[in-house]
Amino acid sequence: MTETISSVDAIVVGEKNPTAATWAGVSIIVKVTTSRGAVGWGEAVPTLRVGPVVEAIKEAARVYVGRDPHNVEANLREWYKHDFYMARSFESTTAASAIDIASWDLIGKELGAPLYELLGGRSRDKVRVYANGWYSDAVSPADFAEKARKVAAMGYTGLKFDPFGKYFDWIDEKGLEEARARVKAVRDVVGDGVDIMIEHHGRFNPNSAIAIADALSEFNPLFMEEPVHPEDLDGLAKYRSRAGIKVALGERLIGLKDALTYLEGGLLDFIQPDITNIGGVTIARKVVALAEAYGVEVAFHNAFGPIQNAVTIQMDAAIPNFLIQESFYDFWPQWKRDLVNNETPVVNGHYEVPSKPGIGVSINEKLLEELRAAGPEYFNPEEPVWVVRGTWK
Ligand SMILES: O=C(O)[C@H](O)[C@@H](O)[C@H](O)[C@H](O)CO
Ligand SMILES: [Mg+2]
Repeated sequence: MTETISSVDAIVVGEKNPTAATWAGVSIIVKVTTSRGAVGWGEAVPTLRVGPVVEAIKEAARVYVGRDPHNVEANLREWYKHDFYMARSFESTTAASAIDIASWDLIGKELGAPLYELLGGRSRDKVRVYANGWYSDAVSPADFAEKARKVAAMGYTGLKFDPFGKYFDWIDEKGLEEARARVKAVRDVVGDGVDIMIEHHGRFNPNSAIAIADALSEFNPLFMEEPVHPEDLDGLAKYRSRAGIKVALGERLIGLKDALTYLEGGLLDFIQPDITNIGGVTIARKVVALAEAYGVEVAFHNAFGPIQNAVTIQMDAAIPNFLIQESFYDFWPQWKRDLVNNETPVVNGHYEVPSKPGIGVSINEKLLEELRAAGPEYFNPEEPVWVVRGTWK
């Protein structure tokens, strides 16, 4: 009797009174159960529209339930066929991504193999990480420096941060000077042996992004992330021709063709796909191969919860064109680490690669139930959801 998917449950978990921005205070965990009672775990994007994403997962479940979870390619194609808008819909793609991740978890567990063994084996035993989320409430250069000093002392050899306060679309001389002072303060305190990465959150017009590159290039960032609005391909091409500094982007890609557009256009130096919205493991591995063909390294986006984090580490372990891995792990709310029994700690700036079957971690289901959240996600009209808390000043 063929094993089939018998249920798909989207479980919204988070803090009852969130202290962090939505994307930090909420996770959408997906539990896939099969006709044999086996369970796989996935995760969807919680940034905003948590309700519509949960509804999209229910819609996708109407295709996936009853199908064999091993057939990840065919199952994704079947959803693509039925959904009509998948290639243009973030909700539809993150829903499929979450179920796909859970399907790979199931396959790995059934074979007794960690996912990296299904993806080419170990290319590395440890995964170098960079810290994000470490600079909550930092405003002055001294704030950034003090927090950066502590992160470097924890053993991190890379720090990413957004030094632009509440500037959006354009930045003036005052804003450039504020950003420059914050970046200088971080560079001065961590020294040249630690990589710094500048997050723009895709919010500037090309002229402002180019002015930022001119102001910050002396601090030798490893990359400038999402310097211009994500839909502004012409603006990005202009930035590439004028800024002379490495670009990383990819967290908002929702499919293989999306990635190809940027790769064949030479629009980036490093690609940052997110397994929870690129199309799960099934599509992420194709994006990695495409990037390899273009000589582009991979630095997976990883800003949400512990299931995303675990499956991302499994891919990091195997891929040949690995650059560095984003991690919020030490700066998460504690419950996110507790959900996976703190099985993927950052040790001296690296993740050890778990060798448990599937995504490599076990889930604290009792805590999952205790954390179930209901209703619309936390929304702060004063500070956009994608900002590290308390820095939109
Ligand atoms: O590079 C990153 O980790 C992201 O840009 C985060 O900083 C965003 O806030 C989050 O992904 C919003 O969904
Ligand atoms: Mg980013």
